[in-house]
Amino acid sequence: MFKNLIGGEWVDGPRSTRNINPSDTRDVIGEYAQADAAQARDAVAAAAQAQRAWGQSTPQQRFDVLDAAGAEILARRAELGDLLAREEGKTLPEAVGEVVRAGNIFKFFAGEALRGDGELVPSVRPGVGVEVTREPVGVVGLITPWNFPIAIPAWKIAPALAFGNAVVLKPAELVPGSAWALADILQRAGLPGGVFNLVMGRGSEVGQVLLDDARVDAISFTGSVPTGQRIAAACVARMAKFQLEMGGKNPMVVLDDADLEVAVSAAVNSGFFSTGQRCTASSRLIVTEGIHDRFVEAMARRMATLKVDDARKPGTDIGPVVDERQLAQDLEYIALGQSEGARLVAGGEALERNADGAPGHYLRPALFADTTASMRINREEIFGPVVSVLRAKDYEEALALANDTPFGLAAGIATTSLKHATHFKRHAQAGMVMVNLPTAGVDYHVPFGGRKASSYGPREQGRHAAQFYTTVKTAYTQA
Ligand SMILES: NC(=O)C1=CN([C@@H]2O[C@H](COP(=O)(O)OP(=O)(O)OC[C@H]3O[C@@H](n4cnc5c(N)ncnc54)[C@H](O)[C@@H]3O)[C@@H](O)[C@H]2O)C=CC1
Ligand SMILES: O=Cc1ccc(S(=O)(=O)O)cc1
Repeated sequence: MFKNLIGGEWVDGPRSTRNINPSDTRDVIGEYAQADAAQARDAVAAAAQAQRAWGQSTPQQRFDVLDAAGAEILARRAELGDLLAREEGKTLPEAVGEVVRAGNIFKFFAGEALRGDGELVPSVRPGVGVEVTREPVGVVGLITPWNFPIAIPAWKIAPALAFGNAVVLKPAELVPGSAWALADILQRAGLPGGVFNLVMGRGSEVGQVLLDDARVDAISFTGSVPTGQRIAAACVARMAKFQLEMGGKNPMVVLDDADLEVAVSAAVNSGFFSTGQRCTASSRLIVTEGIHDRFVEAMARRMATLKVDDARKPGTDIGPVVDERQLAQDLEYIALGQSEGARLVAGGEALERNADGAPGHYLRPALFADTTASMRINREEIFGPVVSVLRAKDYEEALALANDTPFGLAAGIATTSLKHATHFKRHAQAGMVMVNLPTAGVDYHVPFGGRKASSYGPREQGRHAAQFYTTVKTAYTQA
């Protein structure tokens, strides 16, 4: 039994849940404790108690813990990547890449703990000095989704600890294994008991405690829009700080002058890799007249070469969908697209078994053409390997279509025109813009986040993370 970590102790739960491999649903990865509301409150109490000393710890102490955690994650990349691929279903190379990202994030924020930030500012009044400093927020509740089981917890935990906060992490129910491994690593990296707490359990029970408990000073959340909205309402009601990363309906524009090979590779990568289960995935390909038919044909040819199979098998391009509920959602949208009049060019069939006959949640990546902007498949986040092509007359119409969405996380363009690339970087209504690159596949040391319904609050990642995990103090002294 894998237990919760509360106040530095491994604690059993009143219930437990089985962690199932979506590539082979007969494979049970382990039994994981499920905390209840009382245990979640114990974790908050432990964090509140431990934060006082951790908030006063030296930058060297915080560097040492984060650096040790990062080093262990990187050293165990193969084993942790295997666990991640087994519980979430992304392919082994993708999973190892995610583990490396997590290790690098800990290393980056170890450095940030040392690079203290503050200003001495001349006052407008004679004889007065002004200091502007940053202090920890206090106890932060981290609520994370299933699609990046180690990278998303890492990019919230590492800055939280680096800036002197205590943490209560509630990972997604579907992927407790990577979160547990992270908790074990942090516990052994020398963190004082209670500074980091793991409470696995239901969002409506354990997550709700984090939203309601006045001792939790801030909430950082990644997941769906409806849950994000619930979190926002709860935090505003008691004036807690919060940050939300939610969905996307990310466009990739392909112009007549694009290098076809570059455009197809970027579209296949960002639409279908990680089984399309990335908030940065491109689900709308907006293609101008002159290249449209060649592009759709080339996409179909490339898609026919993609191997859909067990996530941990060498050579697999696309692993399974994470669970049967998500698969049902993907299939509903595929049926909806057909009923809305879109043309299914390739894929879209569910496969109940992989090449070795193991039962899993497999889906052949689906490409729709002849779609319009008002179709629900072009307005709602599907969160699976389902991509639409929209035809545009020219660059201006393509840009307007790209921005015609409630979301604003990432946007891409494939073009050899410097003029259009430059214009798109300025005018795409998205937090992240890519030129001749997939919309998914971001660096770990620069800001991550979006606009409109995609994100709320300060950016995650890079030096900008300090804005969420610290609070600014301005002190005046009369000499
Ligand atoms: N943009 C993104 O990165 C992600 C988007 N999604 C989207 O969300 C859909 C549903 O997936 P879910 O895993 O159910 O997402 P979700 O938003 O319900 O869950 C994300 C996290 O929030 C927690 N949570 C749920 N209800 C809560 C509550 N009342 N209070 C506090 N915490 C709560 C969950 O336990 C999980 O840890 C997916 O089909 C997909 O469309 C899902 C995962 C990531
Ligand atoms: O939210 C975590 C996250 C999201 C996207 C990516 S990437 O676009 O695939 O690099 C990585 C992590």
